[in-house]
Amino acid sequence: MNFRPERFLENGVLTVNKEFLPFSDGSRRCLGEPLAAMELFLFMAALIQRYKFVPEESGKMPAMGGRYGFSRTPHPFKVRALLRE
Ligand code: HEM
Repeated sequence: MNFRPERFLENGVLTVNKEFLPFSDGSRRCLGEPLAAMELFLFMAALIQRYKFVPEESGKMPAMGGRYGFSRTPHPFKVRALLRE
């Protein structure tokens, strides 16, 4: 399984399949989902508005695979955050 965020897009439209349950489901589903989604959106949007993220070395992209633990995480990698003009 690889990091492929475009998997959630179908003809440019956000399409999340029902097997994707980061906040669980049913009576014990996460109560904080709307708050978490809003915070993540604001946090990511603020970062992307202010910085351009580029690989440590030009053209050297991080590995797209990951490793399993409590959750699936990317292999460690370095990134440069360049302040946008
Ligand atoms: C990205 C952020 C978050 C993720 C991925 C997440 C995920 C989850 C998951 C998977 C569960 C179900 C646990 C289980 O099955 O026992 C859960 C439960 C819960 N979450 Fe979150 N959560 C997040 C953020 C938050 C936030 C910000 C709050 C509150 C401000 C919150 C409050 C709760 C509560 C109260 C429960 C227990 C619900 C119950 O058992 O009735 N979560 N969360």
